[in-house]
Amino acid sequence: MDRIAIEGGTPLFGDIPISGAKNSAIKLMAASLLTSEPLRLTNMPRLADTRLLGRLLTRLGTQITESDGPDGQETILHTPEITSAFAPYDLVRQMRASFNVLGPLLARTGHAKVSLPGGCTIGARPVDLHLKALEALGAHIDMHEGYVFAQAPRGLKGAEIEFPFVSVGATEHALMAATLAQGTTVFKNAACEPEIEDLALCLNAMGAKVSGAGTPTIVVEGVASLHGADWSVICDRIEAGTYAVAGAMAGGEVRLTKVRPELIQILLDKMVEAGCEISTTADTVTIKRGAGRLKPVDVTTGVYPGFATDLQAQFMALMTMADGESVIRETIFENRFMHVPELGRLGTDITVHGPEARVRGVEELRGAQVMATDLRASACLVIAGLAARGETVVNRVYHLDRGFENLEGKLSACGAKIKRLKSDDPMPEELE
Ligand SMILES: CC(=O)N[C@H]1[C@@H](OP(=O)(O)OP(=O)(O)OC[C@H]2O[C@@H](n3ccc(=O)[nH]c3=O)[C@H](O)[C@@H]2O)O[C@H](CO)[C@@H](O)[C@@H]1O
Ligand SMILES: C=C(OP(=O)(O)O)C(=O)O
Repeated sequence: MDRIAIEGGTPLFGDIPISGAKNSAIKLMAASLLTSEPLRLTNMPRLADTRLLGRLLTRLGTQITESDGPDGQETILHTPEITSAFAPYDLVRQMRASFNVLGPLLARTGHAKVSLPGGCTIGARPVDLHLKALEALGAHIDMHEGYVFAQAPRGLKGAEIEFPFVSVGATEHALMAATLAQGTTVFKNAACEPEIEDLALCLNAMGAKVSGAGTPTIVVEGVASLHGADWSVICDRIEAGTYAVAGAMAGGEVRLTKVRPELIQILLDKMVEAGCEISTTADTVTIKRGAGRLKPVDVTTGVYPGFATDLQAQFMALMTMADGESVIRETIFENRFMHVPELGRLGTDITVHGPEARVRGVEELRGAQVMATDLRASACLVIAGLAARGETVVNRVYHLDRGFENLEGKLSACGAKIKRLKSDDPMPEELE
């Protein structure tokens, strides 16, 4: 398995272009199943997750063409016919969002058999809200041996659906299905994440009638069919936030480009509170650490526009260098502190009690061997490694490859001493 080796202590100077959002791209790819015409997605990140979902879609009948066009990386997804409505375990288990093919398959063909999903093991992550929403839309659902069998032979029907709590995946999933339902669907307590608005706008470009996405109430007037469209994937706010923190930890001056600063406003506010110097334009964010040690800042994760759980590990890494104690509360996933023992190997001082981590800042991090446990935890270890004295080797980086496009390239371009070690490379004595 590949590893990433980092010789820490080098400040970062330069521009980091932000890619299209993984968490939008994969839902948009699933949405392409709703039409027999081509969906052309630009600003597409090339990631392990997009490749894996591509394999699943190909199996369902989608023809996929990838190229570097005038608008950057693009992917055209074309499913003239669904040739199979079966999403097998081996293609769904590795990635949560692949489960979201269920709704589009059902809406287009009236039946589907989809394995229960995998994804980062950051909590139990059931799919009950997804299934209840599809049932409310008229689907008949059975579960056997890890598979969901769904049927709606006479099509889906609009309904009023109030989610008992906010779920990004369930909102997106039911939204896609509702576009082809007969009649009107009203979602209440829907998730408001920017990726949901991106999905809704793309669906509208495909002929759907969705209003209110980005607010807790979404209304969908079902249409008989959708058509092809061109859509540019929204920027990856989690990648942007990760590099913002990396710049602050390593020191120097980093400018994020192709970004929408308002999507990470809460993070930027917290970083300013900690003493970072941040300036923004419409599509850039510039980060400098500021003089002296950082101040401790408390953070509680929440649904959008709250502090993103996907940035919790990275912000914790930043707080390990603060001058004092900060409290980080995780409210979305019950097992999202797996990076804590790994950060401990770098000399940090963190204790966890249930959903709360107390981070007592230290003067210096020391390089060590660490293990990536999930996607964002891996990113937090890399950025901590950039700030640590000596060498850090992050093992099991396949998690990182799920969600960060060209991470080593983007950081090296700013002067970081970082390189990927292939599984059979020897451990480095020292990075040149
Ligand atoms: C691919 C993708 O976009 N992943 C993101 C998505 O995950 P995902 O869509 O899985 O996250 P959800 O918003 O659905 O999960 C929120 C909470 O609801 C629970 N839950 C969810 C669905 C359900 O049917 N039943 C249930 O109990 C989950 O276990 C979790 O505790 O949103 C999360 C919260 O912003 C992000 O951290 C993930 O990066
Ligand atoms: C948790 C994440 O992904 P997934 O939902 O696919 O596991 C993530 O993107 O941080």
